[in-house]
Amino acid sequence: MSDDPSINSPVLSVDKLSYRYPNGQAALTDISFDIQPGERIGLVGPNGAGKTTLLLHLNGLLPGYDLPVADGQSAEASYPVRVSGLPALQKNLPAIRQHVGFLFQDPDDQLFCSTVREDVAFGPLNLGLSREEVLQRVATQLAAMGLTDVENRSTMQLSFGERKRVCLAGILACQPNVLALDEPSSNLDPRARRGFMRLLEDCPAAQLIASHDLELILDLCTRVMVLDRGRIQADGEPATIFSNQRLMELHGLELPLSIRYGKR
Ligand SMILES: Nc1ncnc2c1ncn2[C@@H]1O[C@H](COP(=O)(O)OP(=O)(O)OP(=O)(O)O)[C@@H](O)[C@H]1O
Repeated sequence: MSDDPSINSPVLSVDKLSYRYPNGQAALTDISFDIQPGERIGLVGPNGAGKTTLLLHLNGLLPGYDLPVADGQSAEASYPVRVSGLPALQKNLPAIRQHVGFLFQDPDDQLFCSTVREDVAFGPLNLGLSREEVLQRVATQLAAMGLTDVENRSTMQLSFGERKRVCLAGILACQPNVLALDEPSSNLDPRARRGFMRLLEDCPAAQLIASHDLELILDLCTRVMVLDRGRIQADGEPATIFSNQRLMELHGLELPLSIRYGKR
């Protein structure tokens, strides 16, 4: 650990976050955790556990908390989600979204421009960067994702895995320091999945990865949180948590095959 407090301060912190959807459905209860710079954390849990809901809060996609503001405290001081110290209040969202890149589970929720190139350029253009800087970032990401050959194609003419890479290219072109990834490996074939894992491994941003792919979490993450019924039920080292059969069964999770067959 460094003695410089700014180096050790979290890039993202969540403090006692609770959330209920407008129809009254409780989705998150009293969630607290920090993410340190460059840390890669898995988020696992059964269907309906609250994973997507939690990720959506990280860049302010779900405004409105049901936390009471204590007497004498401002909403700002009591805000439960902070990115680099900045509360994720409406007025701060443009700045927050520069810091946090969000990868949706379904690329079609994310892509909307006519060509691959335009989609990758959309985020950097909105950051107000110079044209040269935007062109350079777009070219770098297209090359890194192996998308240069399809840059002028419509995203609708691409495969699912290619569309997912376009989404990641657009996010990384904004150079966020946190990535919120919702099921990054779902619907990818084994080769595309491996390629996607390598891209995440090479990315220096802190990452919160919600996934049912426990092998991916084992390979990529140094920490995992188990979410169930909207609460964090366990938080620790992935191999230790995933070897705990009782805990896993209790929260509707199966032991990863590599652990079951002693390959780790
Ligand atoms: N738009 C919505 N309106 C009302 N309730 C919702 C909405 N979206 C999700 N929920 C509810 O909130 C809870 C958490 O859902 P969420 O999608 O965050 O779970 P999840 O862990 O991501 O699930 P999955 O693994 O199936 O993707 C569930 O009870 C779900 O039914």
